[in-house]
Amino acid sequence: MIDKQKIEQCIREILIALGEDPDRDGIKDTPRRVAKMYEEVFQGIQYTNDEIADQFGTCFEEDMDFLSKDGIILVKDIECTSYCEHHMALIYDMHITVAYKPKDKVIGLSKIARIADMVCRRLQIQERITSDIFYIIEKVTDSDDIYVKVDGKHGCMTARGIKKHQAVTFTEQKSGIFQQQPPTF
Ligand SMILES: Nc1nc2c(ncn2[C@@H]2O[C@H](COP(=O)(O)OP(=O)(O)OP(=O)(O)O)[C@@H](O)[C@H]2O)c(=O)[nH]1
Ligand SMILES: [Zn+2]
Repeated sequence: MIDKQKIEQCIREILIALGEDPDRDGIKDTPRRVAKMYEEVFQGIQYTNDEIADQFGTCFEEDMDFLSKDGIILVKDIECTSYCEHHMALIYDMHITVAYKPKDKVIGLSKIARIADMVCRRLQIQERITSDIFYIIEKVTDSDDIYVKVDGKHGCMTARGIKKHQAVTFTEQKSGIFQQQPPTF
C-alpha cells in the first residue's frame, strides 16, 4: 500500500527546500493533493506482472473459425501516460499498440487496454513498459505470436535537459510471425 501520510510529509519538506512557504494559501493543500495523485498514478507499483495477468486475464475459449484461419487481433492507439523512473517526469502522448495471433482463446479487448494502463502506473522506462505488456499478454493468451509497440514523448527530454520538444521514442517487442512481418495497421 502507498504510504500517503509519508508522501504528504515529504512533499511539504520539498516545498520548504524549494524556498516556498508550505502554509501559504495556494499550496497549503498541495502535499495532500500530490499524495492523492501518486496513489492514482502509481497504483501499478503494488502489483506484479503476474498479478496484473490474473486480474485482467478474462479470456473466451469458444470454437471459432477465426482461431483456425490465421486471424490476428490488433488494438492500436491505446493512450497512456507514465512517469520515467530517472526524473519522475511525465512520459506523455504515448500510443500503445498490441497485436497477437490467438491460439485457442481470445482475451477481452478492454483487458488489453487495462493491462497497458496498469503497467504505466509505475515508475518506468519505455523499454520496460513494452516488455511488461508483452509478458502479460503472452501469459494470458498463451500465444506464440505477439507484437507490442509503444511511442511516447519524455518530459525529461522535451521540457528540460536537452529540450527536444518533438522527439518521439519508439519501442517494439515481437515474437513468432511478427518477427518476419510486423502487422500493418
Ligand atoms: N532508455 C531509456 N532512458 C530513459 C527513459 N526515460 C529517461 N531516460 C534517460 O535516462 C537518462 C538519465 O541520465 P542521467 O545522466 O543520469 O541524468 P541527467 O543528468 O538528468 O541526463 P540528461 O537528461 O541528459 O540531462 C537520460 O539519458 C534520460 O533520457 C526511458 O524510458 N528509456
Ligand atoms: Zn527521465
